[in-house]
Amino acid sequence: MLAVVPPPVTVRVPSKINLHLSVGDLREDGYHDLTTVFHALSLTDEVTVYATQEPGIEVSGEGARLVPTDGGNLAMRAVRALADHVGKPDEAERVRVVIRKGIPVAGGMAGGSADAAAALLACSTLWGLDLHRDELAEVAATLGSDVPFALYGGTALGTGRGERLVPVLSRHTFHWVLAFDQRGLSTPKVYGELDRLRESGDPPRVGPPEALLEALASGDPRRLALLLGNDLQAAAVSLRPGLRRTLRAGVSAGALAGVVSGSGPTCAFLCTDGDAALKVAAELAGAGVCRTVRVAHGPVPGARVCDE
Ligand SMILES: C[C@](O)(CO)[C@H](O)COP(=O)(O)OP(=O)(O)OC[C@H]1O[C@@H](n2ccc(N)nc2=O)[C@H](O)[C@@H]1O
Ligand SMILES: Nc1ncnc2c1ncn2[C@@H]1O[C@H](COP(=O)(O)OP(=O)(O)OP(=O)(O)O)[C@@H](O)[C@H]1O
Repeated sequence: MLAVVPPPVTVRVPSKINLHLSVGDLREDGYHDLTTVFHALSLTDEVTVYATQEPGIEVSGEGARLVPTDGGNLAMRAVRALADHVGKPDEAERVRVVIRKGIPVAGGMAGGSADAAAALLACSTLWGLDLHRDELAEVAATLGSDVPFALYGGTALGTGRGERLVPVLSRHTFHWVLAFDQRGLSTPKVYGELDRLRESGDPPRVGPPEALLEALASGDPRRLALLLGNDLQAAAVSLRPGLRRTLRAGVSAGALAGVVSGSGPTCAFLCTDGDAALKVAAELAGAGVCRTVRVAHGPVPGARVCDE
């Protein structure tokens, strides 16, 4: 008798920016305690998983040649982690993963984490496991600090190393312009640079997130713009001084404010509305301060199975 092969499953997954990122001291385990406000954006990756006798991974799209296509790929690690979690490690050897990237690689927008979250949901569906998102999030946290948020999306307050999440209700849509840099930045190096800067001086700290959470609830982008803040920005700018120019250029082009996204080097610019974002994007693209410009809005939902 022929075995029934389940149909492939495609999941769309958002990128993130950190509207607020407060970094505490270095912990003994090499991580930093964070208080952060994650915000999921409409710039997405798509991950398809196939049940197959020819396992492997294919990557196309934005920055594809920078993404590992071996067992080190975060999406492939997620497939293995889920198979182990449900006690069927051999299942991971019968999956082909195809990733279409829209999220810049090593851009501070959690692209690899997004692919890992997508792979978890896709395999849970492919294997008919029907696991609750909270259970997937437990597996996600073992793969990286940003992975659980990519499952839930929306806007959320993150604590711990970023994996403990509480949703932040936000009924308003905000409009963003994203400036991708020529090359990525390594997340551990940016955290290391912040530790170095703190040893020798006193880089600015963003403090608690309450005022920003109130601005989010108000839905007023002008209020929100005044409160965007990221403790890693000084470190990213120290490693990539050209980001200062990019941040200035976005505001000169008409954005309300700009902030380095996570560990950078992508810069996110908040705009008054969608039309303003298109204008800012066009002007910024002509300013010669970055590789590529995109517009996006947020918040958007987390990883979702796409209907064919
Ligand atoms: C910069 C952010 O994107 C902000 O959301 C995240 O903190 C990074 O999350 P991520 O890429 O999922 O990071 P992980 O894969 O968990 O960790 C990579 C490295 O980043 C540093 N790291 C990460 C998270 C954290 N709270 N403290 C850290 O110091 C550590 O050196 C760690 O070894
Ligand atoms: N599926 C994947 N997509 C992108 N990068 C991946 C993937 N799997 C592994 N990587 C590796 O992870 C590194 C970090 O890539 P990623 O795009 O996740 O960075 P990031 O967006 O800066 O992460 P974060 O914002 O979570 O700190 C890359 O240099 C790449 O070698």
